[in-house]
Amino acid sequence: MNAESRARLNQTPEWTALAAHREQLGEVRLCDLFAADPARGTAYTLQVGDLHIDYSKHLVTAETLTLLRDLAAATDVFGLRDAMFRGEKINTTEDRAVLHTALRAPRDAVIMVDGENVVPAVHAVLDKMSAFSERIRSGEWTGHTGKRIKNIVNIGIGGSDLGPAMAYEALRSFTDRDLTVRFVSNVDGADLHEAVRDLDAAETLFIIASKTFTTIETITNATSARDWLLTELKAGQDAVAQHFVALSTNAEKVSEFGIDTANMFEFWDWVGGRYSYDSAIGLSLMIAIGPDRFREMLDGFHLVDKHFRAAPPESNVPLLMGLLGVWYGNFHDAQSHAVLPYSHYLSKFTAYLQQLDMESNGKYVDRDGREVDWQTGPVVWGTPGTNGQHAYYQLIHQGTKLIPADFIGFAEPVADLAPGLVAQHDLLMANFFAQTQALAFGKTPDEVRAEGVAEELVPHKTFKGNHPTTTILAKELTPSVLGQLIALYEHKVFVQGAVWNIDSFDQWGVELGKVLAKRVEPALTEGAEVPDLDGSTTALVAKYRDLRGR
Ligand SMILES: O=P(O)(O)OC[C@H]1O[C@](O)(CO)[C@@H](O)[C@@H]1O
Repeated sequence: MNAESRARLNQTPEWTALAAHREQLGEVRLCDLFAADPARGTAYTLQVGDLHIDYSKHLVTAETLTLLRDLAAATDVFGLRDAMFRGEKINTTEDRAVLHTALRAPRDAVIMVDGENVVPAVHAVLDKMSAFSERIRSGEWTGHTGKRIKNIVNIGIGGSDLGPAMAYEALRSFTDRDLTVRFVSNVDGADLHEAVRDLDAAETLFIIASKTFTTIETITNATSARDWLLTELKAGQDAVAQHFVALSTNAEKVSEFGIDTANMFEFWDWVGGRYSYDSAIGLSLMIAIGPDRFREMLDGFHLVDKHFRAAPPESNVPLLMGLLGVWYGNFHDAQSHAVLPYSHYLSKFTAYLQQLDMESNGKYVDRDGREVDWQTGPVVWGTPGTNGQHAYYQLIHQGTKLIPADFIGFAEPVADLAPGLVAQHDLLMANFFAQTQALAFGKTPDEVRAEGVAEELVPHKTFKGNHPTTTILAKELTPSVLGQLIALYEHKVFVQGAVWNIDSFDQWGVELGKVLAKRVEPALTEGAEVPDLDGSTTALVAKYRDLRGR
């Protein structure tokens, strides 16, 4: 459909119907919805793979859901989904296919891009990664001095860092505990300094992860890491080959840096950075958990891909999660979305989702090049649940903002906890369930009074409730379950981008800052004149130089 024939989203009958429905529902109360339908707690649930999804605590009725699905149909979400899976170039501003789903497709799948089946190449790289991982894990691959590799340092940023770093934490109990795995992303030299200061260079492998191999932070850190290694080993350039490998789409730049392209693990321009940790970008993770676990994770991704592709709208979980976000963002003025995992292992999960969601859907221009007049991607935030309870939950419970939230929890703790620590799991999960209950149903003034609270404190101790949450519950956090969770969020983001008619797969908004940093740097170091620098930045640069004694 071209720009002229495509109606503006907020002028479609489906949008108007939702706006009217929102008006008519008014201040719908969750307690009333549950009172009217005692089976709601089981009826408003879905299952995908190992994930149980409870969406009963949402400010929706059956009619709301129908109207939201009508909007999805009107915006052809499933048409765009099919085009994505077929390998069409739906990333129009970069003229690229969007095929992270091919990264987890089975060996015998056929997915064509520009007349070529990409699946054999995906599996060839996976096989190469597996062989390399096994050589590291077994000690067969040694460093320049002949010592076994015991430390892995991944250097990358954005999608070349957040995914593997998040997944390494998430699957820590499945990792080889004899390996030290660290992630360096910040161009602040302190990051690399802290990562290597207690490492033996002779036992350290650097994985330079960069899709473009031009990202200034990564190349700067990689260059410093190379200097550190050669100084520590008192070795020449030939030591690099045993201690540096690259993950990239850019063989030329990898070779320019001095890494043998035989030690490069390839991926392709149809894998977006924030959708890439199940590609070669996951090498550090694969070394840590082993190729078999990595493939289990890919199977988890694939399971949800199949669900997204085949499940009807009524039971399609990514569709539902995406549409609920549309409901709050566009019809309740919610500005943010909290993701609150009740698992210490998911400590980096929300940070990972921030890039996935906000870099994908933080756009004010639609696919037709016109400014949108509707809200697009929310601010995504959150940290592991119990810690958040003692920090910002106050605002979720009694603040003035509507903050829809996802609660993610597991029935069983993973792996090797001592019995006493296993017992703590019920307390963790009691908090998990209690919080969504408190958020939904609150506490009335009468309930507060019945506890004998002094009248002047009653308003302070009242909880209005009615805060919507989705509960995602699984038996345990395995590699497969992690893959399922990530694919779920990838497709949720896709659904929202499709409804809002934005290109979820480019990221032009990060470019300007990069260009300006390059222009400003000579002013800091050499005091160079920067033409057209604004008054504030000029004064700040002068202050900086003064503080540095320049
Ligand atoms: O892998 P690269 O090319 O170094 O890029 C790193 C990150 O930079 C970005 O392009 C944004 O700055 C992300 O999309 C990407 O994940």
